[in-house]
Parts: sequence; C-alpha cells; structure tokens
Amino acid sequence: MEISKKLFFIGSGNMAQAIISGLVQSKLVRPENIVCNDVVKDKLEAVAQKFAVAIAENKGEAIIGSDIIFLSVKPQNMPQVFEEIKHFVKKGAIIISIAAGITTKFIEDSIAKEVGVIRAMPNTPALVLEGTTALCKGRYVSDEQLIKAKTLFEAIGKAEILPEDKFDVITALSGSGPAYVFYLCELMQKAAEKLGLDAATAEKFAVQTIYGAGKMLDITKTPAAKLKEIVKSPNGTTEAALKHFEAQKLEEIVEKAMSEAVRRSKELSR
Ligand SMILES: NC(=O)C1=CN([C@@H]2O[C@H](COP(=O)(O)OP(=O)(O)OC[C@H]3O[C@@H](n4cnc5c(N)ncnc54)[C@H](O)[C@@H]3O)[C@@H](O)[C@H]2O)C=CC1
Ligand SMILES: O=C(O)[C@@H]1CCC=N1
Repeated sequence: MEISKKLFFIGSGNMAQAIISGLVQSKLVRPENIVCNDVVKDKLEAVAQKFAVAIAENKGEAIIGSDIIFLSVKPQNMPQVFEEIKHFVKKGAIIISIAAGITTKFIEDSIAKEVGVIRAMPNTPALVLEGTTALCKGRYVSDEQLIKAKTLFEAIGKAEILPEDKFDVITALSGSGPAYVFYLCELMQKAAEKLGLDAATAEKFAVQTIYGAGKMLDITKTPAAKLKEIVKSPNGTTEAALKHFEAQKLEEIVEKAMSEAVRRSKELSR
C-alpha cells in the first residue's frame, strides 16, 4: 500500500530521520512526498541526500503544500516553532507531534486555531521498521483521522492508541527504552572484554544475544520472567550472575531510573 499524502517534517534530527527512513523503506510514502525543514542547513542537505526527500527552508510555504505537519524538534524548541508556523497553519490541518511532554492541549492553545493535533511517542527502532509508537488525539481530530495516523506508524513497527495521561510512562518505557537496551549491550561488551574477549568478538556476541533474546520474546510470546527461568540451570552460571543482580537490587535501580524518566517527562510537560 502507498499513500499520496504530503508529509512535512519540522525538525529533521535523529527521530525524524528514523521515521522517514522507515516510511520510505516500507514504501508507504514516496520520498518525493516528504519535505524536511531544519534550522541547521547542513543537516537538511544531508537528509535530502540520504533519503531523496525534498527540503524547505521556508516553513510557511511548505505548510501550504502539505497534508500532515510533523513536529519533531526538541520539546524546548516547540514554542519557537509555534510562533514560526501558527499564521500558516489552517483550521482543520493535521499536526503530529512527537515531542516528549508536550500535550495536545498546549499545541492547540499555542496554534490558537481548530487544528487537528495528534501526539505520538515513537522510538528509534522505527529506522529498521521495528518501532513502537503510542498515539492519542486532541479535541479537533476524529477517530478516523487518528486511525489513519496510526497506519503511518504501523508501517514502521507496532502502534497503539493510548490515553494521553499514559504518555509520561510510555515515554519512560518505549520512548527511552531502546537506550536502556543499548546501554546494557555496551556494559555486557565492556565486561566481556575485561574478562578476556577481544572487542570485536565481545560486540558480535553481545549484539546477537540481545537480538536473539528480543526475537524470542516476540515469537514465543512467553513472559520474560519465564524465559529467564529457562536459561537458569540450578546452581549454574546464570543463577550466579542473577543472584548478583538481585543482591545489588537491579529491580530498584530500573524502577528508580524509569521514575526519573517519568519525572523529566512531567517536567517538560506543557
Ligand atoms: N530520539 C528519540 O529516541 C526520540 C525522540 N523523541 C522526540 O523527538 C523530538 C526530536 O528528538 P531528536 O530527533 O532526538 O532530536 P534532534 O536534536 O536529533 O533533532 C531535532 C532537530 O530539530 C532542529 N530544530 C531545532 N529548532 C528548530 C526550528 N525552530 N525549526 C526547525 N528545526 C529545528 C534541530 O536542528 C535538530 O536537527 C524530541 O521532541 C523528542 O522528545 C520521541 C521519541 C524518541
Ligand atoms: O530523551 C528524550 O527526551 C527523548 C524522548 C524519548 C526518547 N528520547
């Protein structure tokens, strides 16, 4: 399937590029139907080269020709973007914001028009069509429009509609989550090196282990806790390692880390 909607990305950084790359790979959107904008000109040119998308330095002109406006700048830059675009955005336009913490109401109030605002919390595995996205809608979006927006994100992974009051915890879980897994991978590699493996072998085995474990979780649909038990032989090597994690209260550390992410999401919230 292919859609002919024109997408305009304001902010063409890491997450926007992951989404663009996923959408183009999935063939849901043709690159010529994507227009990118960014304040960093070099980045914009690099994005155009990488994905064969169009670029626009003038936000106003690009908004006029687009069906969906993606807001993919940092939360701190959103107020400035509202000032830049609010006179060009027409009543009934569809805006998809991926900014952490920024509420649909804040966007509606800032644009000060009846614009359709969809809030999404995607994650970077969208780049390899394995993203996880939560979506919710503001006051001026119909269920049908929200479902259409969901299909965009389904092209780049899994997507689900959730209440907006769950977005802080979703941000801490799946928005930031890939970084926790990358961190674990990094630590496993470092530990293996210290324990005698060369860097290349440590990397190869750590990456495949995390990939294989993720795939197993997905394919077997067995709870993580059960899969963990299957690896753990009585009085074996895994038990020795897990006992140490438990003694060091890894569960508390993860809970505290994620509550810090929730706290920051609320702090960014407007
Ligand atoms: N990186 C991630 O894993 C995820 C990020 N997000 C959200 O996505 C948004 C973007 O994050 P990243 O892509 O990581 O940041 P980034 O820093 O890589 O990209 C943001 C881009 O916005 C540009 N920008 C700043 N002000 C602008 C303006 N006035 N007009 C046009 N462009 C402007 C910057 O030059 C930069 O290229 C954030 O709001 C973040 O909360 C959401 C989910 C996951
Ligand atoms: O770190 C952040 O604030 C963004 C939101 C979720 C992932 N990256």
